[in-house]
Amino acid sequence: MQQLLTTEQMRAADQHTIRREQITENDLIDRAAGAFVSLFAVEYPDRNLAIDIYCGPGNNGADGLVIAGLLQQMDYQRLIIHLCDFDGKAQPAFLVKLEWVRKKKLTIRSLGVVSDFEAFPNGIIIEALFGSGLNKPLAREWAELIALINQSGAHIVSVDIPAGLPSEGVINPDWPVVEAELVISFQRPKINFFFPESATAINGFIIADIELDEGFIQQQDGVFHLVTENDIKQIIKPRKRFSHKGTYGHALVIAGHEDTMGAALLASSACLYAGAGLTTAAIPSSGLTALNTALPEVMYVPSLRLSDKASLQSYSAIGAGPGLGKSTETLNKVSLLLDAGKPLLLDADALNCLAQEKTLLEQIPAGTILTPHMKEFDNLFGKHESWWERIETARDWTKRKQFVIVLKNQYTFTINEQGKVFINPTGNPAMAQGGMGDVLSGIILALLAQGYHPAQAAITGCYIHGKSADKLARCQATIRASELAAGIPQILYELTK
Ligand SMILES: NC(=O)C1=CN([C@@H]2O[C@H](COP(=O)(O)OP(=O)(O)OC[C@H]3O[C@@H](n4cnc5c(N)ncnc54)[C@H](OP(=O)(O)O)[C@@H]3O)[C@@H](O)[C@H]2O)[C@@H](O)CC1
Ligand SMILES: Nc1ncnc2c1ncn2[C@@H]1O[C@H](COP(=O)(O)OP(=O)(O)O)[C@@H](O)[C@H]1O
Repeated sequence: MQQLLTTEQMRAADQHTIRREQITENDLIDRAAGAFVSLFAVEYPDRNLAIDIYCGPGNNGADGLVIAGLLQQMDYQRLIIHLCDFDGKAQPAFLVKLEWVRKKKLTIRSLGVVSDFEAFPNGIIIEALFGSGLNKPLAREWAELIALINQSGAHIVSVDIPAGLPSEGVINPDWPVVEAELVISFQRPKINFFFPESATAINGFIIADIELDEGFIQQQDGVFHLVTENDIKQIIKPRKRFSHKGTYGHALVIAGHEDTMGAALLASSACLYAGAGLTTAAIPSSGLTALNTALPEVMYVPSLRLSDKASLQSYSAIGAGPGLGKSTETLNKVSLLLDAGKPLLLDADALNCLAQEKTLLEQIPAGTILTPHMKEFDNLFGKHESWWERIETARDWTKRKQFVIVLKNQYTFTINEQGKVFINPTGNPAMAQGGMGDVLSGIILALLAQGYHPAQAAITGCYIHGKSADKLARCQATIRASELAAGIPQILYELTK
């Protein structure tokens, strides 16, 4: 996992690197600027591009100054530096770099009043106003400047983080923020890059390696972790040479209703594709023909037969919810499952029913996986104004009750029993279509049935789900949930070979 750092931890990593390598803060700024321009030159190779570099008073501005000098060395011809220090707070590193850049034949302007703002139309603005040192919302002149930058029509490239966006913590949508086409961020993405409220500020980001001590970074006691393919390869076990269907568990899918039978079929098919040894579906009998036609490998059990704990004993793991409908029957079934003593996944209407009977939340057994999207989450745990607060609530619950929450989103967050947050990097907008969540449930259930630890099943399931979609999105604009499910075996093959 890639440990994501808070601003304070990143500063500690800076200081550690400075001590260990016996360099100065100014050297680190040079290194950061060098890493920035290397990536910038790949993204924007045209040396005749008009580039306005807006520099604030702190180290972010200092980066901007060195970036300007380095771009000049790389033969970028049309560079103008704009110094912005409305509050008279220029920091020591900024002053050192200003002295350095003044020796070069570069156009440097001081932006005394916001109305002096200028930018080349269709050019590039490199925005180095504020980075991770932002400690309050930007007011007055800064807010006006940001509005002008955003309206300029230029391509905006932010250094480290768009000015106005906090690196971590609640993102207030009313705060002024630079709307960057691209952010070139140092060493690690900032935690808030993965929160939906950052969408206005960030169209895309890439990471510039500034060679901070990785060992030190990975040792930090952090809450947020970015999942990598390597992590998943370590978790997934290849199928054994001497194995049979009994080796890979028996999954029970409790899903579907007259008008939402497809949800049950999607979850069951994903469960098959993700490798459960046996899959049984408890669906309304009206779906039997469809089940037998579409998924002949899946067995059927009448829901009525699942009436007590003993009737659930032969299953290795149980997943309930997709398309079940909100009814007393569903609620009763969920109550029964909470007492089944089996690895359990609750999704969709199973969660909606729990939301109607909140006392049951306290009875959710340790190790259970809940897979809500934002609305289902808020129905269960209360309304939230921001994603940051939502994650805080999820962490409180998972630590207290020892269950696992998969909070679905563009970057899905899996919150484990210790309150750690694992951010899934796979997935894309082509997935924004009904039925995707049902497929995710089926994949995670299959992994649970195969004996994976709940949090690992959840993290791995999300990764496979998004990865299958990413593969399809290489040559198609939209993806059906059933196509995504059919792509799972190939993804599993690639992850285990
Ligand atoms: N390891 C790395 O990642 C490395 C990172 N590096 C770079 O350092 C950057 C962080 O630099 P930084 O700490 O100097 O903070 P920065 O963002 O320039 O702002 C500080 C200034 O802003 C002011 N200020 C704050 N909020 C304000 C507000 N709302 N309205 C008005 N003013 C406000 C604050 O003054 P204050 O208000 O606190 O008195 C202070 O003067 C980081 O993003 C990256 O670019 C590399 O150089 C090296 C390796
Ligand atoms: N733009 C996107 N980027 C990444 N993942 C997405 C995107 N849109 C949807 N998804 C994924 O699709 C799934 C949707 O789940 P859900 O809303 O429960 O769907 P449904 O109820 O239709 O089955 C989630 O796993 C989510 O992460």
